[in-house]
Amino acid sequence: MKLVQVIVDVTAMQTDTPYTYGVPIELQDQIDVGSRLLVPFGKSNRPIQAFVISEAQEAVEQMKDIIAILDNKPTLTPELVQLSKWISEETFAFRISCLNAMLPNALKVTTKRSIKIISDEVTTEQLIEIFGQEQMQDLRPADLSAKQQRQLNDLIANDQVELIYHTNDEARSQKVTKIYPLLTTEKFREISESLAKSKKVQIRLLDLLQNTITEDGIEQVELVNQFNIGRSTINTAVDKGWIEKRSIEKYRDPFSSPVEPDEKFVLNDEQQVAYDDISTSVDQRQSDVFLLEGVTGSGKTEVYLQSIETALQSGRTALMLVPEISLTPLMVNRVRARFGNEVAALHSGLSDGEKFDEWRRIDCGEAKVVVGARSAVFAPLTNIGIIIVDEEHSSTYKQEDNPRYHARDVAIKRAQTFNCPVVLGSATPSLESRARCEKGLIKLLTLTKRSQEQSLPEVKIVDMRNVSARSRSSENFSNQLVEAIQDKLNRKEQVVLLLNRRGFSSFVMCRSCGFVLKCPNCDISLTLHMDSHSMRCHYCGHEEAIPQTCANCGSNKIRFYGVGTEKIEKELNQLFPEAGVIRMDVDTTRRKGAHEKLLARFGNHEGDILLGTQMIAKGLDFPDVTLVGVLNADTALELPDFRASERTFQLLTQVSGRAGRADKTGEVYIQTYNPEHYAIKLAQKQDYEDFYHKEMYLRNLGKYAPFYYSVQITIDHQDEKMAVKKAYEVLNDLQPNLSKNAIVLGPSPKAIARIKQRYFYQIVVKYKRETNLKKVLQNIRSESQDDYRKGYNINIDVEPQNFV
Ligand SMILES: Nc1ncnc2c1ncn2[C@@H]1O[C@H](COP(=O)(O)OP(=O)(O)OP(=O)(O)O)[C@@H](O)[C@H]1O
Ligand SMILES: [Zn+2]
Ligand SMILES: [Zn+2]
Repeated sequence: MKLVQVIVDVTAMQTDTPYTYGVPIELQDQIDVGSRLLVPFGKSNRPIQAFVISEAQEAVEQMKDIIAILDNKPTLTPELVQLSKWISEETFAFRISCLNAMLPNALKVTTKRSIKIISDEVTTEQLIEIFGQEQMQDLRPADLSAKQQRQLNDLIANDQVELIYHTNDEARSQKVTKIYPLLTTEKFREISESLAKSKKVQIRLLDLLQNTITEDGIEQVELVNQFNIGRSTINTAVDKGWIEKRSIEKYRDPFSSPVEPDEKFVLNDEQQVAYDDISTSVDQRQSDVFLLEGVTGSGKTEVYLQSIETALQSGRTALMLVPEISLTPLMVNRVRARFGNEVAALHSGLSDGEKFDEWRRIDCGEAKVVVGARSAVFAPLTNIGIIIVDEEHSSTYKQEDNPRYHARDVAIKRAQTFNCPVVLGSATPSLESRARCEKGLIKLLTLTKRSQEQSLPEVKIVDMRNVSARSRSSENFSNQLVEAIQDKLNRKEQVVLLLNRRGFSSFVMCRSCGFVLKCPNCDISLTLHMDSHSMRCHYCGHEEAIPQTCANCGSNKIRFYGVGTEKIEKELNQLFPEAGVIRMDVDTTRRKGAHEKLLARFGNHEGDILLGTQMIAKGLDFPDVTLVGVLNADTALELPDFRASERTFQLLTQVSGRAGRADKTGEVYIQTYNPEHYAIKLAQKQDYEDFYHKEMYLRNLGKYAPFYYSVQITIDHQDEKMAVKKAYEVLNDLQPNLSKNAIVLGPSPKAIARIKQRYFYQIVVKYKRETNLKKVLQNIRSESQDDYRKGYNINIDVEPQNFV
């Protein structure tokens, strides 16, 4: 490419457009769509990062040349580059934000790199001569001439040097030296026989080369440490041409434990029907979207795995998305048990270095199955044969920051490009997806029975209104639930308890004057955390000491309100002193790998009761769990959000589904103050279809999704008056361009009106079809650049997940 069009790494409106640059002749064959560059930018020509999006046809006036290519091959595939355009248009995000969202952190331009020699053919002195001493340690592509860059790229292409990206955990990223035999076994025997008896070590090495070391080679350290062959002997052998040394990349292994391979199940009738439809679509390369609606424990995962296998058999790759955190390690292990080393995992539990390694394994084609959370939807796979979105209703698939994409939509878009099917799976599908089945846009596949016809657990509702405080066994446990737990403990079965809160206690209030301790920066009360013995703000991270006296009236009658997992754990210890309790919440799972460890302990019966927040609701498949208790079913219902019922139904159904998954029948107790609420009553029946119809009726009445689309515009400023003023200006821009069928709500303060000392106002537009809307929103976004300088932020969120 002689001329390139690039998107520069500046998140601003004026720069959200392609720029044309020239390419020095030495680099013209090294550059392609998706290459990351440094280009001179602005009056000062400071070097900034840029992505090549296409070849440019015509030179522009005062065109500059690029400074450097940052990676020796294009960082993004042409498909991803194209996808970034689509996302930026759909979500009103800057193109550069979309491109950056696709890259692992380790590739951020601030990452330090250095040149490392990996072959005997070059020496440090030679390199210093070419690049200079400093560049060897801290490579700054901007300071290299085009010729130097060309030389560097050639060295990389010839496996003589490599670039090391220094991440925080770089110590664990390594190349290892491996030894490969160069001669036949015969030949080794001949040589061995011809050697003097005194050359003991050489003879032993030759022996190993005949009997132990295969064509796959052996790591040098192993040869040295395990087989006691000295380095000098190894070097002699290299000199004699018996063996060669090669430097092989050893990836950081994000999998802490090995996984036993498993066998696939013979599918039951319903699974078979679903699999047949999906695999036909894989084979015929159709970009169908399926909704696999299967009750909890119906064996959706087995259908996914066999469908993935079909895609792999036809030489293609597979992408599987799972909701963030708790589910990922479990699901990754199930997929690894089936597909072994072909699996790569991408999720927030990995360090930057681990993510980068996994990313490279995918990029070079070594990993063919990718399992990961939301951002894994951008995995640099080519030739995708199937995409699976497990627990498709999960709100974690929507990114809450720019670019505000929904991974489900991105998955469908990528599948169209690759002509492959998407399988959305859930026991409790989102109303949006389920409704699309009715319109024929999605094909509905149902699994109505558990995999081996086990019965669904019996769900009992405990009306907490009638349980007087005195007749309760403890503050948060009804007698019924306590008896049920005791019964399971006696039988050595296991219990899962759900509490939908975090922290020890929600807030602190003064009993004399009613004062509640709030965050100084945000409109929200501080939460007590026993692990750090402090009060913390969940929005801005503000932290202060636990008050002894009231800041308002000086009284010492401070009370802690609300419940948290730590408090429940204490109650459990009092009620069942003999039981082992494993607590899983944000505090106990902060450390890397903590999730996996806690779940493994529960799986090994090192605990009888697993107590956790919503993170334990999905995906757990433990055969000895026969009781599930929901301590407070109502927390989510109280939220002023039209999805409150849906979320509550999903949570209760999902968590109920953890009980009785194997041969023993399960029981569920749901403690609630709203026993008549339809979401709770229908969760008791575990009847998604019934819930769907009821909820659709209400959504239609309330003009909510999926009957109406919605977009939320948020305006924030440090000065509340300014925020309001701007919100009305935006409203005035919007309104004349909307039809009379559109519904505009606001401007109104957001539910949490102040965060980090900024005031938030919102406008919500609900609509069915608005031909001008996209254009108006684009205008609002374009103009927001000037507003930004005046201290405003304006954000557009298409189909917001949390609009309160
Ligand atoms: N065809 C089959 N024959 C026997 N056992 C099966 C079969 N399919 C799945 N199973 C087993 O049934 C159990 C439940 O399956 P799985 O976890 O895949 O269900 P699921 O639908 O994904 O559940 P959930 O939505 O509750 O997470 C698993 O232990 C799985 O190994
Ligand atoms: Zn007080
Ligand atoms: Zn705060």
